[in-house]
Amino acid sequence: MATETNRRRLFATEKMGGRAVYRFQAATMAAGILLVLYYRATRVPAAGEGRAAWVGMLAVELWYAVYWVITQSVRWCPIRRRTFKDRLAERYKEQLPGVDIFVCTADPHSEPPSLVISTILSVMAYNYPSEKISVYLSDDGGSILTFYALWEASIFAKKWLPFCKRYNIEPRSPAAYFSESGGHHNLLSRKEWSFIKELYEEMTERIDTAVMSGKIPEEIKLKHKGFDEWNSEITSKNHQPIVQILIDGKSQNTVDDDGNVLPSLVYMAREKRPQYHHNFKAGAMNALIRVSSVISDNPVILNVDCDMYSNNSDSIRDALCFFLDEEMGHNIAFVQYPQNYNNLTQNNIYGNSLNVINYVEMPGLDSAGGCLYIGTGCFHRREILCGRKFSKDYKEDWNRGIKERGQKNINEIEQMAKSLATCSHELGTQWGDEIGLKYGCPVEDVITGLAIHCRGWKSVYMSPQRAAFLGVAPSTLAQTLLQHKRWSEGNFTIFLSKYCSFLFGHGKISLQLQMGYCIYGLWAANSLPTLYYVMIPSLGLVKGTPLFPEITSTWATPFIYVFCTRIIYGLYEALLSGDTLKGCWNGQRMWMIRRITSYLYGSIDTIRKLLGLSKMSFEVTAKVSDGDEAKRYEQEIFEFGSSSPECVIITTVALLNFVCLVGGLSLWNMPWNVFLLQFILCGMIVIMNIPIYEAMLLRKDKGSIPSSVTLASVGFLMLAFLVPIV
Ligand SMILES: O=c1ccn([C@@H]2O[C@H](COP(=O)(O)OP(=O)(O)O[C@H]3O[C@H](CO)[C@@H](O)[C@H](O)[C@H]3O)[C@@H](O)[C@H]2O)c(=O)[nH]1
Ligand SMILES: [Mn+2]
Repeated sequence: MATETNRRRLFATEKMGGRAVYRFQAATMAAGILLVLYYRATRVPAAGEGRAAWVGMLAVELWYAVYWVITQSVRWCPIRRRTFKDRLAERYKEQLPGVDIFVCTADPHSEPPSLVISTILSVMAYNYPSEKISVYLSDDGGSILTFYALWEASIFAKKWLPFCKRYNIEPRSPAAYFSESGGHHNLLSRKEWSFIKELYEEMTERIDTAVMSGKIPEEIKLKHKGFDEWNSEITSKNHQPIVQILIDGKSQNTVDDDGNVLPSLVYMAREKRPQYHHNFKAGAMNALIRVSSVISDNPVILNVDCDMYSNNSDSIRDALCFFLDEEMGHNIAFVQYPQNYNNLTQNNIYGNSLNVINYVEMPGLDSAGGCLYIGTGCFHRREILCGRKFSKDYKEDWNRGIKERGQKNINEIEQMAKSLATCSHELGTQWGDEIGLKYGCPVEDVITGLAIHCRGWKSVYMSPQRAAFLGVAPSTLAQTLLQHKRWSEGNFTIFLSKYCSFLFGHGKISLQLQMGYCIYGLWAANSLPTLYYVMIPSLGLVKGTPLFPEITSTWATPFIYVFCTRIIYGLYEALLSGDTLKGCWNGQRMWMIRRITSYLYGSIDTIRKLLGLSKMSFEVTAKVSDGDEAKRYEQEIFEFGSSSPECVIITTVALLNFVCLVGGLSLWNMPWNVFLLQFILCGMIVIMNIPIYEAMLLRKDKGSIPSSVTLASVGFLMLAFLVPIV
């Protein structure tokens, strides 16, 4: 009987190995941490002999201990999921639910329309019945250039989709396919391959030219009524709602070159008026939910960022294996795929790979009751995204969806859709609160996912062998820090609000999951302790204030043990997750840099917001960079180049440690056994900062550190040395 039910299951869940090693490590680490804290608490020096600094160390170590405990929640028993698509096919044939796919873009300059449409084409070409797919692009830039690109894509799709399906190619983003397919085309005729490639390149060139000049040729504007929506008065922040159905999948005469139906394709720019707040991506998503409800209203919604193309044409079927599973499917609200990137350099210079999050933490959250919703690469059930509470007897109507248009013509539908995308539509409603994505948080995704979990639903994390989605990671230091500022600020905002997982989730989600949410909720809170740890012990070195036990004392053992185990286990996790050795090292550096800059700014801005001193913002990260910058990124050379305050903090810390190390070395009569641990810590920080010294002193390119930054940090350095350590 048991095997019979197992045979029917559409997915399997497996425990991840290596738990014995992990638990041994965790237990000894816990003991080590307790000893360290005990030592700190019982050896406080007398006033004037560094008592304040010592108590500070105690506070910081106490904080790290708490944070360490929190991060263990997701490491206890991570799981993996595997799907059985053959069983899905066998059981449902082509009787599968419809899927609405939402793509969001916000600015034609930092998110080039040619990149956006490659993503669009990739999701149109899923290995799934086309009549069941509707693709929606939300353009928060309200740009005719993006609309033009989408119109071009609607024509190219007629060639591209048959081509993808005939030769079963991967990936189905034309940009990605043609840039990587050296050997791909031996299956298909070279002529056909070159023909499609040429068509694609010509189209991209037309789009890029239009974007560069900022204008669409008049003769093109005559080809679609949609262009009439734009006039000279329209700006990205002030325009009427625009909805244009570019491909109407419900009409018999829109077919591809092989005569097959095409997926519907819809352009939407919701209304924007200066006097109404637009709530960034969450606002766009909510408008999409409503607009799609009168055009296709499919029960499943996939949402991706405009740079996240589909790299695996089976992802819809994989996701359905969870939703349609007879035993567990009824309580699964969303299926989240990892956020992977296609532009990472080999050694992950800005630590953007998210490997450990993807490989260790997300599977751990999954085991705790649900991985987070991370805004892209996620399949939702429409009904649940719209606020439905969990109940045992609720049965999803997988046949839901508008199949026929009936009497209405396309114009009437567009008018109806427009009325749902106006600024005033949400006034006095629950949208942005109980319905749809939540407003007011820079990580609208995480808070929305939390609310869904707290309404009683589960979610699953699916990481197939072949990545389901690939996107563009920030490729400069400034962009990386900007992104992490938004993330840390957003999650900290949640932590300090009534949505704090411990309060809001109490009694609704497992303690383990409550802790899991806090790993990110408290990212920002790590900033001050880290700043303290990278500065005060080093300063103590030159000022003769010992802050660690003597190396000859037995008390040195727990310190060394905790320190080394932390590094070694971290290294083991990172290597296991796919980082290179050098990548891990770079990752460590970026952890430090992010904590003393992004997270610091994130915390400050969160507090300012709480006090009503500033408003929420959402700065889009650029998906393109200029020639020289791009080259340095390829060569993994750190990009500074700006005189931002973040840069000043980074250089100040780097210089401070260098001076302290040299200063410490020159104090010959220093009692070495007393200061050795402090010395090692300072030395490690200096080694970690080598690229910073290079950028400050040796490099002459545009990405090096401007001398104004160096000067400013020398100023701060002197201030730092003036402060006495008491
Ligand atoms: O007013 C806005 C601002 C942004 N976006 C879109 O939101 C997406 C994410 O923006 P991006 O600048 O790429 O941010 P990331 O940090 O890369 O995004 C991650 O983090 C965000 C939350 O901070 C989530 O919304 C994203 O899904 C997730 O990929 C992009 O498609 C944008 O076009 C809008 O549609 N409207
Ligand atoms: Mn992005």
